Amino acid sequence: MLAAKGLNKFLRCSTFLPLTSVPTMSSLDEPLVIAKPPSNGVDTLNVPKANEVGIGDCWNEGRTFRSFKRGNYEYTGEALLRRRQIRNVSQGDVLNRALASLGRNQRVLGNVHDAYYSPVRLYSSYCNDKCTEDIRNKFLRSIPKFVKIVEVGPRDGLQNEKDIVPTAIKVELIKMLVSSGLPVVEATSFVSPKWVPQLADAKDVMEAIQNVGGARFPVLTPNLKGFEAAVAAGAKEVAIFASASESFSKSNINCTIEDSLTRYRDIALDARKLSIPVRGYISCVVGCPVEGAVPPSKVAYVAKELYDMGCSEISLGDTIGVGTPGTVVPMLETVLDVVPIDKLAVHFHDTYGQALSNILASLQMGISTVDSSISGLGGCPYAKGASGNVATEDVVYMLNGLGVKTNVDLEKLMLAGDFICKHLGRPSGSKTAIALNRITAHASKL
Ligand SMILES: CC(C)(COP(=O)([O-])OP(=O)([O-])OC[C@H]1O[C@@H](n2cnc3c(N)ncnc32)[C@H](O)[C@@H]1OP(=O)([O-])[O-])[C@@H](O)C(=O)NCCC(=O)NCCSC(=O)C[C@@](C)(O)CC(=O)[O-]
Repeated sequence: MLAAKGLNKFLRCSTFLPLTSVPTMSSLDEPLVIAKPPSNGVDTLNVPKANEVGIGDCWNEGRTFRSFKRGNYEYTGEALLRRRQIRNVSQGDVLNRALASLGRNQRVLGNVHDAYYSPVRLYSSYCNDKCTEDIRNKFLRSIPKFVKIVEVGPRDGLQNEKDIVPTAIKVELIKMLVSSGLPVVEATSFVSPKWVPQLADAKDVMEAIQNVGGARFPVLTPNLKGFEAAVAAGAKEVAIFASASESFSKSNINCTIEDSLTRYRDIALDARKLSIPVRGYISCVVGCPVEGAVPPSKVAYVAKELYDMGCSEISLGDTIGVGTPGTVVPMLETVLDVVPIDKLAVHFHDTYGQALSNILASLQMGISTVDSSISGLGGCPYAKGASGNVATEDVVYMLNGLGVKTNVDLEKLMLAGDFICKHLGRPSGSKTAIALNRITAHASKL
């Protein structure tokens, strides 16, 4: 019943474009043309590509086309017109700007096919502010205008790495992440080095970033011992981490949920005395590797406890990445009954490829803080089968496309991703980074 309420409110069809059912093109140089025009249509009509539907009215020159139906979907004259205008823009200013940024001779590559090579700017530059506002009002009105990204790569991203990453590499990664504009970079954990050997150098990392400005550097603290060590090392913000699943609490921090809350109350009390903000995590908010589905009421219970003890923000973690909007929305609805929306963050792992859809659903519910990890690194060592976090590059790309501000520079972010992936000797887990790097490499050969 509760689930149905949440789903009806946030996921009813009219709120979403039927993107999956709209015919798509494989690339920009394969226009989708209807061979047999519909009887009420104009001669030859380009069907709007999925990612162009609803792009806006900014190129409407006042000409009209009649609409036609294909399957269950109706294409309006407006949409058709947009399609044509978009292609013109691809061939013009936007392309030239993008090519200029790559240092290419614009005249050599002056056709629509070449627009493909500069998507960092291209695909987020079709609309002006007015246009973006129009789309937002129509379909995305509840999405916040600014989203704070909490980068968890140096902590969550690296904690699961078997080979110890040298402190200097961690510090350089943090600096690169900060220089991309990320406002919060979770730096490390003051946990038992027997439990997480990779982060045994927490004190050294904190020492090395003492003078790095421009971002906040929270650290994980599982108990008072960790909290005191963190404060001594210069931490100005800490995070505590509980679970909505009893089994996961046991395997991750070796105590029951209730015992963990008792420990965390002590930390919260001491932190308040020192004016240190405390972030609260809840793991397994939709599923647990041992217990399976986790009821939203359990998540809401832990969330309220963390809120009542003074947590400034509560991050809801789908630790093993099993959630879909179908389970995430009802969970969020239940938590929202006890914690204000501006105190909530979401933390999705991408095990089943659902992280971005879950983030979009969360944004539509008004959540404006999203955790992510550079290059999709990460996973909890005590959650079997959990793959990486959602990649920060992918989140930024989506938010750019939505016209949501983050203040993060995607190109600088990708440099940080390249840096750490090179060090780890593996490809990026970010689809955006892989695609953009391939395109840039291709363009540089032309
Ligand atoms: C909580 C404990 C310490 C309990 O571990 P325990 O073994 O029950 O602790 P203990 O109190 O019995 O102490 C055992 C030893 O650990 C030491 N110890 C005790 N505390 C500390 C400390 N803070 N720093 C350094 N050392 C510590 C303590 O001094 C002692 O040393 P010994 O006397 O044997 O030499 C342990 O289970 C632990 O460290 N767990 C951390 C596990 C972890 O970091 N998991 C990953 C983070 S959570 C996560 O990734 C999920 C999240 C947040 O991203 C969201 C999501 O996706 O769901």
